[in-house]
Amino acid sequence: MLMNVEMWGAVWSALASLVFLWPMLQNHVPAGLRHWLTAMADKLASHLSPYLHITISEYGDHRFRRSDFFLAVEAYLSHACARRARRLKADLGRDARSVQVSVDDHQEVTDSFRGATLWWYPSSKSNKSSVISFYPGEDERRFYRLVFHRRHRDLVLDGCLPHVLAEGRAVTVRNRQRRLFTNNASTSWNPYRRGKGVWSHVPFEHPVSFDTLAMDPGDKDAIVDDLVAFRDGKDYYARVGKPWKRGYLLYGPPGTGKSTMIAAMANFLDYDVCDLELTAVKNNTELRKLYIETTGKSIIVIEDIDCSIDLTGKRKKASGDNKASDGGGEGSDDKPKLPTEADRDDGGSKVTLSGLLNFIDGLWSACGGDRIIIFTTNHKEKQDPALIRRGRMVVHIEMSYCGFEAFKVLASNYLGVEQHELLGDIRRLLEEADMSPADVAENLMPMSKRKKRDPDACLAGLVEALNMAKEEAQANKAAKEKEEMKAKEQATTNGEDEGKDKMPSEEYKANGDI
Ligand SMILES: Nc1ncnc2c1ncn2[C@@H]1O[C@H](COP(=O)(O)OP(=O)(O)OP(=O)(O)O)[C@@H](O)[C@H]1O
Ligand SMILES: [Mg+2]
Repeated sequence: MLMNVEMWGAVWSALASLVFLWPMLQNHVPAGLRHWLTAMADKLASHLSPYLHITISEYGDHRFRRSDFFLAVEAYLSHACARRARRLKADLGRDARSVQVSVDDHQEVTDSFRGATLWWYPSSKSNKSSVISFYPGEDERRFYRLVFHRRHRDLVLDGCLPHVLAEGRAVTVRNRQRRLFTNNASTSWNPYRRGKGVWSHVPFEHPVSFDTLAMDPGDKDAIVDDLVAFRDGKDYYARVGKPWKRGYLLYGPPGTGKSTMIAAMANFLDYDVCDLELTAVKNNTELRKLYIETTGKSIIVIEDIDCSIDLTGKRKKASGDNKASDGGGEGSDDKPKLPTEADRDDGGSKVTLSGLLNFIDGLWSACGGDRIIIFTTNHKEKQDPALIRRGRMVVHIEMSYCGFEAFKVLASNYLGVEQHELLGDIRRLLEEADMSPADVAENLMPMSKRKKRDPDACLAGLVEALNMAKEEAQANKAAKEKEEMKAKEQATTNGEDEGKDKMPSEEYKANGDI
């Protein structure tokens, strides 16, 4: 017995010396041996220690998107345990009105679950790999470590962890501040960087609602009904075997409220908005990563899809080549074309049409929760039919020039006017002249202090502007008709001249008949 005590005493003293000297020794120990010693020490500690560890990493094993469980733990700790920690982080919470605290890194937090005591350690590990990283700044991996006594193993695995997940998700929903995301340029991508992914965000604070959106009430109701059916349709989508997502195409002239409609949809559904800048996406793989990184309850927006297509170098080249071969020029009516799969190989740095189609409804598009995808364009007719076909962009919404019903919403929003003697004139003029809701709104919101919110002056100003727009439209129409007439006459004269000049034999030659 005495022998035993003496032996254990010697072991403990050796271990204590090793622990004390280890920081000094490890610089002189070769890396291989060091790793082996560390592994052995861990093994020994796990045999001797009655405590178990569970690690919850930010990027899990797959490292493609942030782990939902990690995010749930983060939210759970900020809610349940933050006040007990000694070092906290603070940020603005929902709608930037309240302050939210969370546990700072390397802070031990004590927690309890059904009588069992647990310890949480938020931590990060720097990646000291000697290999040069593909991602600049790929230096930190965040994780939470949960420590508990081994007798609570079943309680923690079967009770505590599911509880943390459910609580964390509930806290996330409660504290959720809606965000407007935009994708980072691909060069600065680093999914491992702390708190930063492929998207950056700011709080989403657009004040518009469907009440203040000017459009025909019937169309508005139809859109709202559609959105409600989508939002509440989780079971339906599961039953019919379709991913829970929906595509909208908003098209119409500038200033007719396409972007405003997106904001109204986001506010109505309480969803985040991910404004995807297609020109900053390097290739199809990055596009897929962007999709994977979006969370459920998001509206993914690609604005002015025709313009983003023109902006990329290769697309310009591709369409330029087409134009050259077609004999088209700058103003030619050629549809802007996304590069085909074949084009992708020369440099491999652009999004292709098939990549975009996969983004919308490929296999990956079924990952995550409910998502709405919206494209906007000023020229629906120029879009690739595959991109906007009905099954893909299910709802096509035309945002058109301001009609009288839409005007009434604007008059009520901007001036508080429901009745006015000029409304009759305005109704007639809106039928005769094309004016976007943006222009109408501008006339109803004079910036000069003198005229401020004087409904009579504003409405008179609008009548004047509409009259001018009408005259301008008439003048343009007359000029266009004149031009067309002239072109027709010219064509007839040329035809007659050609007929006169050509000898019958020449005509046969030209037709290749001889
Ligand atoms: N239907 C509308 N209801 C209320 N306000 C509108 C509407 N349409 C336009 N506006 C006003 O005009 C401004 C410009 O509208 P918006 O940016 O939504 O137009 P757009 O169709 O997206 O234009 P673009 O094609 O140039 O992107 C908005 O800030 C909003 O104040
Ligand atoms: Mg817009």
